[in-house]
Amino acid sequence: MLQKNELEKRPAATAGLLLRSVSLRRGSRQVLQNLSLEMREARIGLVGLNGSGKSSLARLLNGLLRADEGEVLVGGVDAAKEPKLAASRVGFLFQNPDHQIIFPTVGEDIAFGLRQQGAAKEAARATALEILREYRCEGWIDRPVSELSEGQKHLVCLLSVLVMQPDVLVLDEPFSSVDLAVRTHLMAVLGTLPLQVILISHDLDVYDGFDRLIWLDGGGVKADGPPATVLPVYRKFALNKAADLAPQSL
Ligand SMILES: Nc1ncnc2c1ncn2[C@@H]1O[C@H](COP(=O)(O)OP(=O)(O)OP(=O)(O)O)[C@@H](O)[C@H]1O
Repeated sequence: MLQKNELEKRPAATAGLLLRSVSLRRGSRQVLQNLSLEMREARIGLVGLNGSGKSSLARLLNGLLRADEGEVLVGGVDAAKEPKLAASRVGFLFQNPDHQIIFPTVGEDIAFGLRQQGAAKEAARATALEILREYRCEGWIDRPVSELSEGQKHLVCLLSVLVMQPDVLVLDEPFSSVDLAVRTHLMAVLGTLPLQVILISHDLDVYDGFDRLIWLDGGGVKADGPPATVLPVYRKFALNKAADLAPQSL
């Protein structure tokens, strides 16, 4: 749950993400169809049943996927025309930290992106140490990642992304394998970030305090508005679907 002092750190306005008439096919499936969205709010959630297109949309935003038709603009930068610049503005947090962490120690992993951008080894390490200190984890700099708990690994992934100073952070089911205490802590950390956050989660409690919730269904927008408006309708829809599934089709 976001606290008042955390909410105050949010950006009042963001450069924003814009989708104009976007269509996307994956394999034989039309995943997104003529989708237009303007996303400028500081905290936006994406919800929808399995296969509704949430991850595909997230991957369009960070350049892992390209639209077949239409335009994706990240802070005004066209993802098709300037893919590297657009992608550099979007940090992406995966569900499984083991898919994101590459290096054996925390410091090396956090410094990796900076090194890729051309920072010297010592400068990158100093910046990694700085962000670890900011989150009161400076003692982790030389710790082997393999010795960290799942929650600690998630925090390292988050710091590895934040150290690159993106304008937008996209999180696709980031905390599904962590316990309630760790999830609450990580959500509090997210609440303090002075950047735009786009969060995909099947745990609907995490959207408390969010500015906007977009419900995707069949690759289009089924509802879009404040969580207090969208969530009750989405919950009812999902529960009706559950009734349709039980018991023979499970
Ligand atoms: N690599 C792929 N190749 C072909 N089709 C894919 C691929 N990945 C996803 N799809 C299809 O795209 C559609 C949307 O999938 P997507 O992963 O975006 O949905 P989602 O809403 O994130 O689902 P979930 O909640 O299960 O993660 C689904 O029909 C899925 O089968």
